[in-house]
Amino acid sequence: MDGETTRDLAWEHAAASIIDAGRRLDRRGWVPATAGNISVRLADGRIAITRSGGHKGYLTHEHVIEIDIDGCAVRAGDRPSAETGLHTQVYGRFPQIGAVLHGHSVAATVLSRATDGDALYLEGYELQKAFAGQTTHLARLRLPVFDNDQDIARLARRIEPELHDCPMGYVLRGHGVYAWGEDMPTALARHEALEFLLDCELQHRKLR
Ligand SMILES: CSCCC(=O)C(=O)COP(=O)(O)O
Ligand SMILES: [Zn+2]
Repeated sequence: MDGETTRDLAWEHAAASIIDAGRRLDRRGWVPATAGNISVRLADGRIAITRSGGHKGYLTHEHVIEIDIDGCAVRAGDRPSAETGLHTQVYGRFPQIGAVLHGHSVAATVLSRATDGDALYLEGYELQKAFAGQTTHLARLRLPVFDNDQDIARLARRIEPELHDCPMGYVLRGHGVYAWGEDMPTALARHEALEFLLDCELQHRKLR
């Protein structure tokens, strides 16, 4: 197999993983309307990301485009996700990261609006152990919350100094979550764990 074919197969595989992830997030109700965006960094450094707009539960290969590490579309005329800068920020900071997910769950949206503070705290849940280094439900985990901003470059600048302290990802207030992992299965698992914890916390607060 020549190098060109290998690269194309790698791209097809990355695009398929993004399409599958979109369907999965949609099944869970985390990408309503045109919300959410999904990206993958390939082994050769190329970055595949969803086009801006469109429903992420109904993606095809046409909806996955290539960007560079600065967030610019490689092909003129392609319009990548409006939040591309938050994906490339993670890739730029963490060389081992291979996939980034963003969704708009009800739990993340509501809980982040219910606090004025810069974090949500999760404590008492066995699933906290889904995150690296966590061994007990008794730990108090801090999930950073950033004020939402339509200016993504400005938002990224505000996140930058805190990014080292986001082991579970982070939440944008009234907007949604960002989660990432070494590969797509890891990113999906972290995102799912985070959403489970947020959903538990929302329901728990309603009962209190
Ligand atoms: C109607 S959702 C508003 C934009 C957004 O927050 C989002 O996640 C989707 O934006 P994209 O440009 O990636 O489609
Ligand atoms: Zn969004």
